[in-house]
Amino acid sequence: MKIAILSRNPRLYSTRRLVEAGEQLGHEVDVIDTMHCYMDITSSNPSVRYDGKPLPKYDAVIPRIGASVTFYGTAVVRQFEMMGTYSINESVAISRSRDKLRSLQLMSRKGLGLPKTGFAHHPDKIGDLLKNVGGAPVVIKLLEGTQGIGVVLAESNKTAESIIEAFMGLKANILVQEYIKEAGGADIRCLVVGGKVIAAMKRQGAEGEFRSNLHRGGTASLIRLSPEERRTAVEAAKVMGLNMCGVDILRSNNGPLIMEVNSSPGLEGIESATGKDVASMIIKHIEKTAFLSSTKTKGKG
Ligand SMILES: Nc1ncnc2c1ncn2[C@@H]1O[C@H](COP(=O)(O)OP(=O)(O)OP(=O)(O)O)[C@@H](O)[C@H]1O
Ligand SMILES: [Mg+2]
Ligand SMILES: [Mg+2]
Repeated sequence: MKIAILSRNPRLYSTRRLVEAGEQLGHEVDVIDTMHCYMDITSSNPSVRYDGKPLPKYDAVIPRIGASVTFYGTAVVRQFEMMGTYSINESVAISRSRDKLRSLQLMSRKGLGLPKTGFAHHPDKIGDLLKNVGGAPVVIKLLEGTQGIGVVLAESNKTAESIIEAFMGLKANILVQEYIKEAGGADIRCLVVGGKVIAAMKRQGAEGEFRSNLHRGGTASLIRLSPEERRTAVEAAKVMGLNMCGVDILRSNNGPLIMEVNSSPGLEGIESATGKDVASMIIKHIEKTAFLSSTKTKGKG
């Protein structure tokens, strides 16, 4: 097969591993810089141009679209879909998962376990917003935050109010969430590919840190999932419409709660924690599905 990886940087671990795995399995793999693609979107014969030439017809694309380039990146993926190219994650599913509020609303609709969550832009009654999610301790999150930055634990309602006021002053959209203390500063990353959890790891925050992000000094280790956790992760991927994703789960007294679903999950942490060749499993999934289903939406989403 001819496979394109849409990535800004061929040196990134995940990109390198996918190239390696693809070539080992006998495929031709190109890394295409998403942001350098350009196209005539009105042409009746859709194509993508790159470096002065039209790109060849690929059998499959693997989008690795960073959060900061979602808007342009999904347009490029959509163009590939219009050409009939299979994308492991379709553009609509990527956009859907990038919008945290939309994701939470969709998962809530399907009755999936979520931490009690409120969202607000400029509430007049902060006290009521807090009461709605059960009061302090609460976790307050900037909607646009990543890698644990902009995620704050407020132990008291007074602290929570001050933080919310500060964020309001910055005109930011915020999430206010019940604090799941029993998770113990850890979360579980489940890698779902083709409707199955193919690898999972536990991420534990550094001593005295409630955020488990590896970027914040957290450490990853192997974990056994309960059948309920497995089901929850698979269901979350299905609701989002993602064939490949990372589902982050908190272990609570009320069962697994979904924190978020990531459409471009990193491979480094999970491959080293589990010792699994996740990259090859992704390529093998593409081998099985690329010709069968082609693209579902053909860029119509
Ligand atoms: N409601 C909560 N209860 C307990 N711990 C939480 C809660 N929300 C977040 N955490 C901890 O904080 C960490 C960071 O939160 P979250 O994943 O929501 O933000 P982020 O990592 O900055 O976002 P992104 O993953 O999109 O980069 C989580 O991995 C988890 O360990
Ligand atoms: Mg997050
Ligand atoms: Mg996170």
